[in-house]
Amino acid sequence: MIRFVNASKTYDNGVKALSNINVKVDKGEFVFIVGPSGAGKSTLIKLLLKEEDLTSGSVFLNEMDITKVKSRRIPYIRRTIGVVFQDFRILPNKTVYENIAFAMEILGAHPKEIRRRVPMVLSMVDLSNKANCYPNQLSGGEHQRVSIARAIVNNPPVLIADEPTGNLDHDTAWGIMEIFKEINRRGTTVLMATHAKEIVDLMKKRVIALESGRIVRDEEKGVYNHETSHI
Ligand SMILES: Nc1ncnc2c1ncn2[C@@H]1O[C@H](COP(=O)(O)OP(=O)(O)OP(=O)(O)O)[C@@H](O)[C@H]1O
Repeated sequence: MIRFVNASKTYDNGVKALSNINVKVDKGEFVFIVGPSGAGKSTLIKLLLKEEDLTSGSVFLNEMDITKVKSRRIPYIRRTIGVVFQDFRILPNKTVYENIAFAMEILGAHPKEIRRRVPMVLSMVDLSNKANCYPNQLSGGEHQRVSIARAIVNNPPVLIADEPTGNLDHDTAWGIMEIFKEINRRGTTVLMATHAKEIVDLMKKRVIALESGRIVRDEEKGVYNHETSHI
């Protein structure tokens, strides 16, 4: 499903963010990406989304080398991967319903399909009663549930999250994790970069640990850290 082959990324200012990454994630897996600040987690995600280009190596998505994808085919990648960010990135002037519908509209979905699908995902993230609210009327956890609903509304086979519980309190963060678990149980591959030690330790999922742009650990049913005690 996802494969990094000898993937390296050096930014224009000379920072070597990733060095020779080799990793494979199969369909249906749930993978945490951990590591200290600056280790390269967000860079890894940006390469997958084609927000940044590799310096050398390849990244495959469904056997397609995305480093070779022409810009007009980037929407294919955006259709394959749903993304959830720590800062939500929800449109403030649209309601909850409209935010999610918009994610379908930009991919050209039929209005009838939008009317069918949006209430379905709203119910999945338990936000049916907030459909007509504007973002400034929502709590942090509700914001994050809107961004999850938006990420999954086009039914992508892969869901990527960069620090999705970073701004949330303990109980709200666990509520969000339950939603990710359920989405994964339904067959979606989940890749999540996080600093949430307690969540990683209790979830017992695959853990890929990065340090200084290299993979230093890749374990099934892993924990947050062996490498260092200060993070
Ligand atoms: N656009 C950029 N230009 C130059 N250097 C960058 C850029 N983005 C990230 N970096 C550098 O690349 C390295 C990896 O950054 P990255 O954001 O991938 O780390 P991270 O593991 O996601 O960190 P955090 O946990 O703090 O989010 C860091 O040294 C960072 O300063």
